[in-house]
Amino acid sequence: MRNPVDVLIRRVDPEVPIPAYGHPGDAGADLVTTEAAELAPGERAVLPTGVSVALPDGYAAFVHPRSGLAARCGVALVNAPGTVDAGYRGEIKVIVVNLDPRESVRFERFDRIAQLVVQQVEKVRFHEVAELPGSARAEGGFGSTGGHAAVGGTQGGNRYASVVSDREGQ
Ligand SMILES: O=c1ccn([C@H]2C[C@H](O)[C@@H](COP(=O)(O)OP(=O)(O)OP(=O)(O)O)O2)c(=O)[nH]1
Ligand SMILES: [Mg+2]
Repeated sequence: MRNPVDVLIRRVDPEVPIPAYGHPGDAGADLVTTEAAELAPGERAVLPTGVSVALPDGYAAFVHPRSGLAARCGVALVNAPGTVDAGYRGEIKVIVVNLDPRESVRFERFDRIAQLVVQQVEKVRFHEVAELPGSARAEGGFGSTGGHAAVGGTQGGNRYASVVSDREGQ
């Protein structure tokens, strides 16, 4: 395993646990909320994590959702993944939304709500040209290779989407 990158961290909340990896090979260190919150269906909130960091130049941190919260409670991050710039010294916040159509979701203080993935990022220089070089994909996108969902069906009064185009032409 490569040596870990050293990142300076400051507790905005003196009691908050330092973000920790659940297992040695994990990509994300869990972030907690320092404020309890209850979200009605469809409601969103900006939750404080109690920490701020100073990332080395050439790095960024990305605030990713936790799959367990998504699968069990329908909790998503509105801006997933959130981007924490190397120069940002403010408290890291997490913009959560309750996508469950029926159930409220409640977070207690220090519940784990997201995970922080630190990565090296390239800085680029843009060079304007009149024509871009060709490629196999060219301008195809947005489902051009098939396998996308078609919307608009109904069964038993419920609208549904189905994956159609992998079957096309077979
Ligand atoms: O999930 C997030 C996303 C961003 N940030 C912080 C760190 C980041 O460096 C700063 C700005 O984020 P971003 O560039 O995504 O937001 P913006 O709307 O473009 O704001 P700004 O004009 O300040 O760049 O907000 C968070 O704490 N959590
Ligand atoms: Mg920005």
